[in-house]
Amino acid sequence: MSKNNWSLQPQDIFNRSPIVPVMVINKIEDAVPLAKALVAGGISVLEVTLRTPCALEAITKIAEEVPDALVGAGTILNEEQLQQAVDAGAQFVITPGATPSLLKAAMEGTVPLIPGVASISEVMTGMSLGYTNFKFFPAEASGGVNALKAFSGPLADIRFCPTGGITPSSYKDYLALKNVDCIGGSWIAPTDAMEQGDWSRITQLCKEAISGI
Ligand SMILES: O=C(O)C(=O)C[C@H](O)[C@H](O)COP(=O)(O)O
Repeated sequence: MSKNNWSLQPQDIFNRSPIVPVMVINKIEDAVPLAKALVAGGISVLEVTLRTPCALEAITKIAEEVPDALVGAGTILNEEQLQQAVDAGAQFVITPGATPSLLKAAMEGTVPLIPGVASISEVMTGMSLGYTNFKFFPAEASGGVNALKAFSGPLADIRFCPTGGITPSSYKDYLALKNVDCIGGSWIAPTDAMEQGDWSRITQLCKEAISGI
């Protein structure tokens, strides 16, 4: 396995929280209260998607003000965004898919990348560069639980964080798989709760989800 100089290893991220909230932050004022609500509910690995103008600033604020959280950047599509996320203080980076140049750039950097994959060939490309931990995206649309079961035969040592289309009624089926340590989902940080500033509802959703595992 190739050596990396990452500040933490993806497996430590995978082991730290069985549920990774996929966060879409529209208002910068929401970033810290949302992160605190998730941590209070027992979820401390956070993926902030770079889908909104304030996402990078949200990562910086969470990294500075919520030390109990491990905050990463999602929706990274190219090397420029990778650099922006790292500069903003992202402690890890997640992508929906991968290009060889992005995989190489991240492998040479200091912040761990969890590449998105939807097929065995994509996993093999990542493996050839030293990657062992992947986001399976979009999980439901790409074959869901059955696909991951099939992956575990030829890809015995590879770990997955399925994300995309996972719901409160399906997450446990994914977590029961032997090649899955954690799952990603947006349901745990719903936009309407955020808009209402209903942080206690978000904390409650986390507690219910964790206690159901
Ligand atoms: O933005 C990204 O980088 C993504 O990969 C997309 C998110 O992971 C999915 O949107 C998950 O969202 P749900 O299916 O609502 O749980």
